[in-house]
Order: sequence, then C-alpha cells, then structure tokens
Amino acid sequence: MHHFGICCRRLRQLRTRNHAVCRLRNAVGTWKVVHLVTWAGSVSGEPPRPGVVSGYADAVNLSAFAPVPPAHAYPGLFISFEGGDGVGKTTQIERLSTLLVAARIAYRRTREPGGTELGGQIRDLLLHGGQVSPRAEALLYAADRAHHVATVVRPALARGEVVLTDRYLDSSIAYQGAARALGAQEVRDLSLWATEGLLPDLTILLDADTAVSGRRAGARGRRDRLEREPDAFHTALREQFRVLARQEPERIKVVDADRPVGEVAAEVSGLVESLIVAHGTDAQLNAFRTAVSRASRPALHGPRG
Ligand SMILES: Nc1ncnc2c1ncn2[C@@H]1O[C@H](COP(=O)(O)OP(=O)(O)OP(=O)(O)O)[C@@H](O)[C@H]1O
Ligand SMILES: Cc1cn([C@H]2C[C@H](O)[C@@H](COP(=O)(O)O)O2)c(=O)[nH]c1=O
Repeated sequence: MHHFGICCRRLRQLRTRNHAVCRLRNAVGTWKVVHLVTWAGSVSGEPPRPGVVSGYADAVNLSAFAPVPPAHAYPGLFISFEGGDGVGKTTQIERLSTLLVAARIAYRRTREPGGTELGGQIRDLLLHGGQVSPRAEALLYAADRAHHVATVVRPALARGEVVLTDRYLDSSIAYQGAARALGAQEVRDLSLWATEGLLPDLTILLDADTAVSGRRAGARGRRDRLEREPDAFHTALREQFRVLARQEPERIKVVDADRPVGEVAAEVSGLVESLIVAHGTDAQLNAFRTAVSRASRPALHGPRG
C-alpha cells in the first residue's frame, strides 16, 4: 500500500507531461479491479448478519471490513465529512473552503443527499416528505450517491480537483445500517455497488456528544425527519461511526467536535495537510501551508489599515 501511495503521488506530478502516465494509470486500474474482486469474494461467502435486533444499539456491526482500494488513482483528492446532525460539518467545510480559495487550489464542494438536481428531489422526499420504509430509505440514499458519484464526484476528481463532500457512504452505514438496524455490512455493500467502489482518500469524522450536537441542530429551527428521531437513534449512529473509525483508521480520522470552531478547524487543516503531503503535489502543499499560516496570523491592521 505504501508503494502504491508513492506511485500515485508521483503519477499526479507527472501526469501533464508524460504519456507513460496513461499506461501507469491503466496498471492502477487493473490493481483496483483485482482488489475489488478479492474484496467481493471475501464478503460474498458469509456476510455478517445482524439477525434479530432488539434495539438500535444491538445492530452496531463490529465485524472487520475487508479493505477496498482508495480513490488515489485519480489526480484529485476526495475528502468526506461525517458525523451526526449538528456536529459542525458544514461549518468546518466552509472553513476549509476558505483555505483552499486562499491557496488557489481547485475544489468542489458538495453534499449528500442533494449534490445533484436529481439528488435535490431525493433529498426533499427523504427529509421533508412523508414516512419512508427503512429499506426504501437506504435505496434512496444509495440512488442519490450513485448519481452524485457518477456525475459530480468522479468527474471533479478526474479534473484534479479537491472534492469536499458533506456526508458520504459512512452516513448510510451509521444511519441506515446501525440506527435503522438494516446491517452495516449490507448497507456498505449497497453503497460500494452504487459507487463502483469509490472510497474517500480521507474521511473526517466530527465526533460530539449527542446532547451537544442535538442542541446545535435544534437551535437552527425546524428539524428534518431524521433529526426528529429519538435519542437512542442518535446514540446508535454515533457509536457506529466510532466503530467505523476503529476499523479503518487510515482513512477515517476522528476529530473531537465538542471544542470551539477554531480548535476543530486547526485539527481539520492539519489532517488535510497530511493528505496533501501523501497524495497531493508540492505546489499544492506549499500553497496550502501558506494559506494556513496566513489565516492563523492575527490581523495586523484594522479595516482602513
Ligand atoms: N464547534 C462548534 N461550537 C459551537 N457551535 C458550533 C460548532 N460548530 C458548529 N456550530 C454551530 O452548530 C450549528 C450546526 O452546525 P453545522 O450546520 O455546521 O452542523 P452540521 O454537522 O453540518 O449539521 P447537519 O448535519 O445537521 O446539517 C450551527 O449553528 C453552527 O454555527
Ligand atoms: C448521506 C446520508 C444522510 N443521512 C441523513 C443524515 C441527516 O439526518 C440527513 C441529511 O441532512 P444534512 O443536513 O445534509 O446533514 O440525512 C442518512 O440517513 N443516510 C445517508 O446516507
């Protein structure tokens, strides 16, 4: 895996100059296919089943997931923000977007559900419509994701952009897999099928006490259909997010979101910097570091200098 990461970084740096890069990419594609097939084989035999569950938390699936290949084969970087309602994902994505603008790094900000026109309609059905049965809910989130990845995420990654998504497949595993008790592995498989195996390069899991995040979400006004679920639902999905982070520590980084916005943002930018070190270009790294250090400097002058 280490060699693979180094190769991909080198690949990005050379991509505009060298036709050999195309051949390398094909090799990476083959690697992906081989590993996806291996992964599919490893889960198709005996998929773990949650069985009969008596409550939300019982459905938290502790089985280890077989690793699947990351999105490193693209020149862009794929970053997802995850966590319960009101933990501060939107706030942190705004902060990071400001840094990327300052660094002149091309990025695409998006979200699930609702990152496309079709997804906007699905979002309305899911969050502001009537009752939706659990399996229909899981399929609608997966449909939103399939269309989003095919029409927004993959094209942006192929153009070399940094994609920041407010939620991705880990939300489905936590909300539908655990909190709705459909089974983490089944819901993960559904999303991987929908996205043809695309996982983020980095997932930032904002983790906050459910009472704190509930208060923050509530302070915004009218609650959507999922935000209105009882405390046990939110506790179960928080626990599943934490289980996912323990299972995939390389991809999913847990950030304590109970702290002030600035402290959380500083940790987030450190994680993004590490990702750029591993998989970005030297130009991106220099520009990002400069933007971070400028942003952390106190303003020397007032509005009129
Ligand atoms: N670290 C923080 N400390 C205090 N308040 C915060 C913090 N982060 C965000 N907030 C506030 O909490 C509210 C929810 O934040 P935000 O919309 O960023 O959360 P979210 O995770 O995107 O929520 P949702 O998933 O429900 O859309 C906002 O009013 C925001 O200003
Ligand atoms: C992607 C995704 C989302 N959800 C839930 C989580 C939230 O309650 C809403 C989205 O609202 P937000 O304001 O954009 O956070 O949908 C889910 O249950 N499953 C998913 O896959």
